[in-house]
This record gives sequence, structure tokens and C-alpha cells, in this order.
Amino acid sequence: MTQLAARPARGAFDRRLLHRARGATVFIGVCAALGLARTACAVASAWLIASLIAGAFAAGKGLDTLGPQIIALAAVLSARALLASVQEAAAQRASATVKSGLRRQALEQLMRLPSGKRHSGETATLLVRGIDALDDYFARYLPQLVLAVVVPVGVLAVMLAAYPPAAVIVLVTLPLIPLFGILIGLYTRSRAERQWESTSHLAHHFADLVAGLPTLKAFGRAAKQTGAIEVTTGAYRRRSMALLRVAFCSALVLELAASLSVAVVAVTVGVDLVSAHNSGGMTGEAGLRTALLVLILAPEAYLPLRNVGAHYHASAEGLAAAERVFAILAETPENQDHRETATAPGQPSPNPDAAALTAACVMRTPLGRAPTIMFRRTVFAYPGRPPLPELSLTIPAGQTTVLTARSGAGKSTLMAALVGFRRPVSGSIAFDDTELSDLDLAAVRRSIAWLPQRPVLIDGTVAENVRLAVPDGASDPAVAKAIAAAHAPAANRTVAADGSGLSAGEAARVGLARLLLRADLLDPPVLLLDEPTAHLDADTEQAVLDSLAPYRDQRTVLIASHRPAVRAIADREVDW
Ligand SMILES: Nc1ncnc2c1ncn2[C@@H]1O[C@H](COP(=O)(O)OP(=O)(O)OP(=O)(O)O)[C@@H](O)[C@H]1O
Repeated sequence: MTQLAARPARGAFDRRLLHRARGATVFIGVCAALGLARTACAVASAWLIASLIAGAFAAGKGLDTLGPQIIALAAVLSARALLASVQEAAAQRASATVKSGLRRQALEQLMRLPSGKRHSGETATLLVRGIDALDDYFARYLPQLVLAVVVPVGVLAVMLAAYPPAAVIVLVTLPLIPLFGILIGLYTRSRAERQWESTSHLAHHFADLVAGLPTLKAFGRAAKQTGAIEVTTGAYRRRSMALLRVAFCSALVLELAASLSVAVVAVTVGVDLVSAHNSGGMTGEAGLRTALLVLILAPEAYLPLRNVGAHYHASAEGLAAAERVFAILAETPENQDHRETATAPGQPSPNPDAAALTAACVMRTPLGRAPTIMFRRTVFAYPGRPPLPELSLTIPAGQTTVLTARSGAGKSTLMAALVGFRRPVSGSIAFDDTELSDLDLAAVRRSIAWLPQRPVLIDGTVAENVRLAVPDGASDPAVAKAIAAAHAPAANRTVAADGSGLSAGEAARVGLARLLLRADLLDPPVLLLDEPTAHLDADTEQAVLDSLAPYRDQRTVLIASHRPAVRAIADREVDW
């Protein structure tokens, strides 16, 4: 289930969405201008239609007299259609701007937050489908909201000039539409939130199931998952149908209110027309034209407000997703220094801004040549777990230290802490005499090459995977050298993001090639290697360790491993 609490419903006009993109503000201005032009077209076409009918029926005019008016009507209707398509194009453009802005900001924030905090299936659904659902908000709802303000005012002004009683009826009944719309909208909003939770849950469940399918099949439990999927999709279907029911009912209610109001206007105008023959009021061509003008214009006053209600339902899913994106953007990265950027050393940096920032930091690397690393009474803790034992440890400068503590003692945690992905709950970490918390974390990361226990892989070739280790890219020969030194698979071998296509040992050597490439090009003074030879046979292990030898020289190297061959290259072993 989604981990993000739904926020209270916002108004119909979400300022935060518009503030996210400068283009959106221009778009609102364009919408208002186009709305005014469309109102003018609506009034002009109503007047032309009324004149044509009144001229033909009340004054008996022929095509020769009415010809210019027919041409004018065609021109006005074409202009109205053109304005509508310009508005649609502007809306799509504004929508694309806001969506890409939101996606970029959410991704940057997610990369700053501690990894593993959020489910990937749910996040992918939010960032792809959820944000895409904002199209309805920008392309339909927002333009309609502008029209809902501009059109009724324009139409009412014309009606007031032409036939004040009809204007009064419209003025009195018009607020019923937004009133009903708001009441239904408030109800829909909570349903849309629940619908979005169902969507996230389904995505979450499905992603978990697909990832765990081999294991489930191996234990003969795959068929049992059919029932669980049926339950999840059933809940999703029921919530979708409930939301659709509300949408249809709301359209019906708004339609009914508008139709009744127009009917009252029609009856008033009709009664006036009939009684005019006795009183001398609305008679002849002018009287019929006025009556027709009012009858054609009256529905135009209600239409934008009704459409706002309908489009609100269409955009509710996008708004619910946007709430969650804003919740992500508002999160404070608890495990992170406020100065850090997003790139993990030796790990891919999908964010060019972060890469550029990291590249800038290389000019002021804070770590001296081969620093001493100190853990002083450091305690790490994971949520819901007892804290790990207090640790006081000195990793000597320029030496290779092998951590041999038992499995689960916290070796990987300690390495993650050195690159700022874990923060101790008490005690401190220092490079030479400077506390990590006083250093620029982005620059610290730039000074470290880290081979994690399970290197992150992306879809692509081995070369592409290796090249990611350096934010500014690397030449083919440099990549080839690192691949050869790490005894990694051929550069053109294809790899899937889940690691399929490579054995566990081969994947580890791709990670090692990244570390070596980083060491070659960025010359970091610290190397961290977490179980670098865990899946390797003795010969390959020795070859890899031999390749590593020149890189260990003049650097502070920390390796987590229990393997005898690795322990044999240690200047110092540490256990706790
Ligand atoms: N994300 C996490 N959430 C909760 N507990 C965790 C998490 N990561 C690690 N731990 C726990 O913290 C402890 C230390 O884990 P860590 O991976 O650092 O140990 P390690 O010494 O590297 O183990 P190994 O040699 O098996 O790789 C373990 O008890 C582990 O279960």
C-alpha cells in the first residue's frame, strides 16, 4: 500500500502546480485571451444565427439579402474552431512543461532520499502514469476554468443589454452549477485518492510478483498468487466503477440544473413573445431576433461551468498523483547532509545536473591524499531493529584494510556511511581530522570509488554500464582498459537492469571495472570494495586482485571480505 499519506484536498485551482513551471503562467494568460476571443465569437455567431432566422421567417428575406450574413457566420464559426485548437495546442504544451518539470524535480528528490524507502513499482506508476494524468488538468480542466469565468460574464452582459429578464434568470440560476459542482467535486476527490491508492497497490503488487516469480515457481507457489492478483484487480475494478458512477451522476445533475434553467428562460421569452402581440413589446423581426439571441446564448452561459465539473473528474487522478509528488518534494532527507548531491560514487548518475554539480566539486576535493578514516564511538541503527554495536575504528592512511567481521556485523553499513548514505545515530566519522558532517558531501563522494556488494546495473551493454561510473563520460579506450583489468565480460555484451545476461561473478566484475575506471579518471584517494571477489573462482579472484594491486598504491583502501586470497593482500585486518 502506498507509503505516502494523502494530503487534504486542495481547491480547484492548484497554485503549486502552476508555480512548478513558468510556462504555465503564460499559458493561463493565453487561455484568458483566447477565452475572451471565443466569447466574442459565441455572441457574434448567436447574433448572426438569430438575425438569419428572424430575417428569413419574420421579414421573408431571401438568400440574396442574407448571403453576406451566412458567409460571416461561417467565418465566425471557423474562427471559433481555430481558437479552440490553438487553445488545445497551448494547453498540451503547458502540460508537457509542467509534467517534465515535476518529473525532474521528483526524480532529483528521490535520488536525494535514502534508497529503498519507496517501492519502485509504485514510484514508476506515480512518475509515469500518475503525472501523465495531469494532461486532463492542463489540457481540459484549466482552459475550461478560465472559460467558466470569462464566458458567463460576457454572455450575461449581452443578455442584459438585449433582454434583462433573461439575464436576471441566468444570474440567479448560474451559481447552482458551481455549487453542485463543488459538492460533487469534494466527494469525488476522496474517491480519486482511494482510486489512486488502488492503482499504486496494483502496480506495487504486480512488480513484486514479477520480480519474485522465479522463487515462487521454485517453491510451487506461483499459482496461488492468481487469487491475490484477482483480489487486487477486483478492488481496482470496483473503485474505478464507483468513480465512473460518480462522474456520470455528476454530469447528469449539472446537465439537469442547466437544462431547467434554460427552460425557465425559454418559457419567459416565449410568454413575452406571445403577450407582445397584445402589448406591442417583442414583435416583428427585431423581437424574434432578440428572443432567438437570448435562447441561443442562455445555454452558452451554463456550458463552460458544466464542462468544468466534467473535466474536474477527468483530472482528479492527475491531481491525486500530483499531491503525492508534492509530498515527495516536501520530504526531508533524514539520512542526508543538506549539502550532498545525488551521485553515488561508482554508481550511475541519471541526473545531468547532479553530475555537473559533482564535476564542479572535483576542483575542491576535501580529502587529502590517502586520508586516515576514523569511526569514533559510532552507532548505526535501522528502523525497527536494535542498534548495531558501538564501533571505534581507525583505517590507516595509504594502507589496505580488510574488514573480516562476521556476516551482519555492519561492514556494508560502514561503507555506505562513508559515502553519506547512512548517518550514525551517535558518534562520528572523520577523514583525517575533519568530521564527515563538516565536509561537502558531494566532494567527499567524488573522492571515493565504491564497489557496493550488489552493483546497480542498467539495460545496455557492459561498456555502457562501466562508463556510467564517471559523470562526464569516458573514452572507449579508458573503458576497455578498465574492463580488461577487472576481467569483466566483453564490452558489447548486453545486460538487463535486473542483472540477467550476466552471472553474479560477472556482474561483480562489471562493478569492479567501474571502480577502476573511476580510479583511472578521477584519481580518488579512497577505494571501498564490498565483497569484490565473492562469486569468483580462485584463479579469477587472484587475477582480479593482481589487477587491483597498482590501484591500492598510495590510497586508503577498505575491503570487506572473508576470502583468504583477499586477506593475503591486507596490510591490516579488522574484526569487531
Ligand atoms: N535496509 C536495512 N533495513 C534494516 N536492516 C538492515 C538494512 N540493511 C542492513 N540491515 C541490518 O544491519 C545489519 C548490518 O548489515 P550489513 O549489510 O551492514 O552487514 P555486513 O557485515 O555487510 O553483512 P554481510 O557480510 O553479510 O554482507 C544486519 O543485521 C542487517 O540485517
